[in-house]
This record gives sequence, structure tokens and C-alpha cells, in this order.
Amino acid sequence: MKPRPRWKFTFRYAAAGIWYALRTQRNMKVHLAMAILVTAGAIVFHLPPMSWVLLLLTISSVIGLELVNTALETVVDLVTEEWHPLAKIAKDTAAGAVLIAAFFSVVIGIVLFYSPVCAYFGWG
Ligand SMILES: Nc1ncnc2c1ncn2[C@@H]1O[C@H](COP(=O)(O)OP(=O)(O)OP(=O)(O)O)[C@@H](O)[C@H]1O
Repeated sequence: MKPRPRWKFTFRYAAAGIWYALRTQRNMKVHLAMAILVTAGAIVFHLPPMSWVLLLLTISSVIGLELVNTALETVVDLVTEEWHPLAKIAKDTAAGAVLIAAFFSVVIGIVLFYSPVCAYFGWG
């Protein structure tokens, strides 16, 4: 049986996984750039506390799902590098999960930013 990692090392392993995904996954870079952009926007447009909560939940769900997608793709590649219909289903559904989260994060972003942006520019 493999020895259980010491508690303090679990953070190091998690950080290594996040760093791997950031280095290798183009979509992860896009998600991170968007997260930084909307966080800056939330500061500039003075989003209320509950909007901040929703924003952070949305960001963490998209980035979290991208990490799970990366893990799943890697496991599939570990199992087979041959074309296989089940490998396709596994990868496509994992990618679909990220797509759904990314799409609704855009919708949520529009809802959250609409009023603060209008108020900031004095529209309406
Ligand atoms: N072993 C396989 N068998 C069948 N289809 C596969 C296999 N590997 C990849 N595919 C198909 O190619 C697509 C892209 O797979 P790939 O591993 O290149 O992911 P990716 O381009 O890194 O995806 P993402 O943009 O989600 O990170 C999959 O969604 C799937 O449809």
C-alpha cells in the first residue's frame, strides 16, 4: 500500500496540479485571465458583497471544473492512447461540463455587472 502523504504536502500536490493545468491547458489560461479581469471590474464598479460571493463562486466553479477536466483527460490518456468511443464520451462530457459552467458564468457576469456599470457611467 502507498504511504499516505503528510498533511502539509497535500497543499503542495494540489498546487502542483493547478500549476500543471495552468502551464499546459490553453482554456485554463483563458479562465484565469477572465477571473482576473472580472475581479478588477468588481473592484472598479463597486459590486455589492452578495455579488462578490456569487462572482467568487462562479470563478471557482469554472476553474475547478477545468481542473477536473484536465485530470479526467489525463486519466483517459493513461488508460488508452488509442481512439476509443468510451474515451471520446468521457472527454466530451467533461469538456461539456466546463462549457456549461463557462457559458452560465458569462450570463451571471452580465446580470451582476449590469446595474453597477450603469450606475458608474450614469446611464438610465
Ligand atoms: N482516446 C480517444 N478516443 C476517442 N476520442 C478522443 C480520444 N482522445 C481525444 N479524443 C477526442 O478529441 C477531443 C479532444 O481531446 P484532447 O485530449 O485533445 O483534449 P483537449 O483538446 O486538450 O481538450 P480541452 O480543450 O477540453 O482541454 C475529445 O473531446 C474527444 O472528442
